[in-house]
Amino acid sequence: MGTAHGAAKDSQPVLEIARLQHAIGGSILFDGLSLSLRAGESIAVTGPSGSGKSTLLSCVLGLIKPRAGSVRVTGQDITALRRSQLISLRAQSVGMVFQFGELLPELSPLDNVVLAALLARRKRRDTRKRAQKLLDDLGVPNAVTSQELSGGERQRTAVARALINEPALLLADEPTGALDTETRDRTADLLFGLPREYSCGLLVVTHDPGIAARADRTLRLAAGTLEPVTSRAVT
Ligand SMILES: Nc1ncnc2c1ncn2[C@@H]1O[C@H](COP(=O)(O)OP(=O)(O)OP(=O)(O)O)[C@@H](O)[C@H]1O
Repeated sequence: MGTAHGAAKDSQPVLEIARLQHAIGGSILFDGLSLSLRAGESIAVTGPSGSGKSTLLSCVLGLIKPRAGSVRVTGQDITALRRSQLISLRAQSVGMVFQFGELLPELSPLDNVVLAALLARRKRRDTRKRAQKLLDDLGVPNAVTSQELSGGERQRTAVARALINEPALLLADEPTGALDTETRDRTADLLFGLPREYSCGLLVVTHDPGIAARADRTLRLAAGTLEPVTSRAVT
């Protein structure tokens, strides 16, 4: 972790979605959707409300089993894994940042990050030290409880928590949706710098065209498939 690396095009895919099909309540959400994301690369997914962006992240996390198609995380098809294998792969290889940070408010920022390592059974002797370094690097102040932090500081703590297990794949669902403009921009700078700094792939779901434009690639989810966005109007 922490080493810069070469061009994303030379690296392995950390996420490969192939011919994904899924329907909810009789309406088709994914109709042969495919996507490939490499280590060191970022992709933003935009699309109309209700088009299935969050559901797509749930499929990648293995929380929803699609009707057909495959979802490979670091080469393993998660649709074929047993529950225990899935939990283990998720803990080892996937970090997630939510819209509102979703920290435990009574715990310190440090304990929120350390807890993620504990839950993933990745606690090592130096875990507290590494967690503190991540928080320092991300500019999170020491606080007794994380509810004392500003919105931006909470979101940066959530990023540290997502990084503590050195994930190959980082997912973010509207990570800047609850932030003011200045904090949004700072958080976005941080997020989109992570793939190169930590050699992970980053998949961000966002409604915000300014955020989407920072990704290496922007894809629009509509009518059950993902299309590349080339124009500036992304949503
Ligand atoms: N658990 C569920 N039960 C029934 N319908 C659901 C469920 N989860 C999602 N849906 C429906 O599936 C569709 C896709 O939802 P999803 O949240 O993935 O869309 P989205 O693109 O993320 O939307 P938004 O941009 O508004 O967050 C919506 O029509 C939603 O109502």
